[in-house]
Amino acid sequence: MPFFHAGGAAVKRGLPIFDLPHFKAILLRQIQDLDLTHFGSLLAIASLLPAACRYIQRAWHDAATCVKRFFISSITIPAGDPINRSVTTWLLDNVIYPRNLRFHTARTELGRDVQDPGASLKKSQRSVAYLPHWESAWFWHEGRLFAISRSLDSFNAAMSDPSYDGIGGEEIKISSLGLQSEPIKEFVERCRQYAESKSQFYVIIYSRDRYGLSWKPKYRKPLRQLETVHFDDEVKTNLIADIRNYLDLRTRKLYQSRSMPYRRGYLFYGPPGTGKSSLSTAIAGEFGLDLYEVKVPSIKDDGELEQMFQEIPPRCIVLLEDIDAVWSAREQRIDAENGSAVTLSGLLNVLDGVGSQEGRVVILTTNKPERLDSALVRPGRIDFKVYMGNISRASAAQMFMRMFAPDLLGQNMVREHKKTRSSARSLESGDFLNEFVTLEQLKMLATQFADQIPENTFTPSQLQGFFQLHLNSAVRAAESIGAWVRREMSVKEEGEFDIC
Ligand SMILES: Nc1ncnc2c1ncn2[C@@H]1O[C@H](COP(=O)(O)OP(=O)(O)OP(=O)(O)O)[C@@H](O)[C@H]1O
Repeated sequence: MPFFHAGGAAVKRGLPIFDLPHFKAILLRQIQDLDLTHFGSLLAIASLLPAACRYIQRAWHDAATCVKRFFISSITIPAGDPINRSVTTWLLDNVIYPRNLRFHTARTELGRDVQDPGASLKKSQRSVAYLPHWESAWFWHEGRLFAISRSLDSFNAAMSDPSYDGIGGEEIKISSLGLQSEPIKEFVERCRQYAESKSQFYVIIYSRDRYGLSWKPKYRKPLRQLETVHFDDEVKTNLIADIRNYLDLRTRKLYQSRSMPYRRGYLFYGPPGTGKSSLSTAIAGEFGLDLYEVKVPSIKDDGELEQMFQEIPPRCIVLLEDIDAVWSAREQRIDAENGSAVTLSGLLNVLDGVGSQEGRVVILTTNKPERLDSALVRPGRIDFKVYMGNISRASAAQMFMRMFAPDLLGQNMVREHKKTRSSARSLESGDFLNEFVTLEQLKMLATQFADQIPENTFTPSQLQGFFQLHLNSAVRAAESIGAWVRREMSVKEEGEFDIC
């Protein structure tokens, strides 16, 4: 076919010359020579093609259904279930990320975990968050082929929740070749253990999703050691012993054998900023429990409250904060302004309900215990009350040590300094950092610091505010506390927001 010829020779001689009249003549000749009987058979074959395609499609579908029915087992995990999150986390870490995830969902970041520290100083910072996006994945695990598919029907609903991080919010289906679902169950268990080991340094806080329909992991808080919550040491020891004893499986059997409901309630009360919430999180970390936040004012009615409690798993912490803001002794119903019709008896019912007898630790916090209905705090509902008050001198000294103690800031650094310097720098030199202070000096400074603080006058959060200004120097902190105390006392006397 000369008019298509553009081989090496023609290229060498320059561009081939396109001869239009010649081309037309050949085309005409081809049309004249066309055998119409061939054309007819081609048409007939073409008309059969769609039917053939449909047939092949159906055969493929039937074969796939047959394979699924007779050779594949599967387990479906609903959206939002904690185990869904565990499986998805395993899959992302072990299959999808290593294969270099190429598909993402982009969403405007709400300001958490901003990477550019300077950005926090700007007026508006709107970085973009990229969440993993995947629909299905095949992989081998312990010699077996698995497939996990994700239903994206609920994807948009999950994404409209600003706290959703793209993990575990959609239904997933795990399939594997074989007639038994045992290998899949083992795989799920493996994922659960994996996620647990990953989150052992965090407390997972659950709250209701924005529609109030299901519990969702809201955020993970780094573990907070109990030693970092300062209050009466004896009360703290007794409280932890009480919870440990309650969670012991032997205690559960004892309760059951004596027909006692297996539940325990705690009330943390005291002024704002004394560590009630911090203590709840520290307890969750100490005992490896998830924490479920119940915000009563945002619950529609008793039915919804009951539904919520039914969906809370056994062995966890249920935290009802600022419960005094909800009811007083006289009012049985929260004010209509809140749009909630939860009644006190509705709450008492769920606290006594069957679900609550499954080893949950129920914690109520309040700033005004005197406002609480006696039915709410009677023994059996509240078994242990903890007063969290203003900070004592002993706790202030502990807090000082926590802020500057070398083992928290890097004991090695202190040792290095001790090795390389004949003595720690003079305390008077004013400009040194805490790591130059020896442990003995730090203890002296802590005593000097605590002696200047009036007993049980300031809240621990106030003192924490003071430390935030002096994190670099233990000496400066000890020197400045006197002036700070005087200033705070005068503010107390005058009233913080008094305008002259
Ligand atoms: N006893 C304490 N020990 C150590 N830190 C504390 C203590 N109390 C408060 N803080 C610090 O003060 C801040 C506020 O504490 P937290 O929210 O736990 O107090 P709260 O009693 O629950 O307050 P509110 O009643 O207003 O909810 C936290 O950053 C916490 O670290």
